[in-house]
Amino acid sequence: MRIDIISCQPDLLTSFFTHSILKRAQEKGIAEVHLHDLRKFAINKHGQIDDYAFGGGAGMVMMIEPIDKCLSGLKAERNYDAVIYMTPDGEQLKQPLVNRLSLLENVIILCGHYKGVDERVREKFITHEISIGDYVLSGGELGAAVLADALIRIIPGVLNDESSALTDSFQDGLLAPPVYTRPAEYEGMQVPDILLSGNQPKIEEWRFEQALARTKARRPDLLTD
Ligand SMILES: C[S@@+](CC[C@H](N)C(=O)[O-])C[C@H]1O[C@@H](n2cnc3c(N)ncnc32)[C@H](O)[C@@H]1O
Repeated sequence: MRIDIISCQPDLLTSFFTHSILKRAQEKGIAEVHLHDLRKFAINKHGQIDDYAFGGGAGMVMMIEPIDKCLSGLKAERNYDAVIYMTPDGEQLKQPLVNRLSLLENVIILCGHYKGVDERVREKFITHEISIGDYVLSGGELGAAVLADALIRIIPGVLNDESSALTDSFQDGLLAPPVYTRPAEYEGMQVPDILLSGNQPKIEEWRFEQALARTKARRPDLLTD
């Protein structure tokens, strides 16, 4: 999968993609992340990419021309399956949407700033609008990082043990069961005996029961969705 992220502050994202699983995915050639500085497509030598909102009011609006130029350059090189705009009024990001998007080959993520982008950008170029939650961030970069991480980690071959992603929360509609590691006893707190028993079918049964109980207690909505 190739992900192109368009931002007016791409530096915010550089270190994020050079660590851990995301770094490994790129080294293995499974994922590519390219950051694009929107200011390189500014309408003048002052680096202007935003302007006052028609109709007045507080806050600047990101202009269509720089975004159009940047997107046109990318689209001239390859076909993109999705052009995603990170926005609080978009579809809320959940695992089923992540799973669907992770199957795509070439994806662009546009990060907004200020009051957001001129509405005509959304009408003309955007195929998916995604929110990472019901709160407002200063820019789309954190959302783009969240989305890219969620997409890349489930691509086959990225995690050392592929079954790991399948047993995470939400993949089977449940929260994940509790996990433990050594030592088996810490300050009087014991790891459940079943996990030390070596009886794999019983361990899986226990994990399922725990996952169900945890989901009922914390996220009953998942069981009715
Ligand atoms: C200050 S916000 C603009 C908020 C916009 N005026 C509104 O009220 O919906 C600036 C940018 O941050 C990003 N952003 C903020 N909150 C977000 C969220 N919950 N999910 C995804 N992106 C978000 C978007 O790219 C947005 O264009």
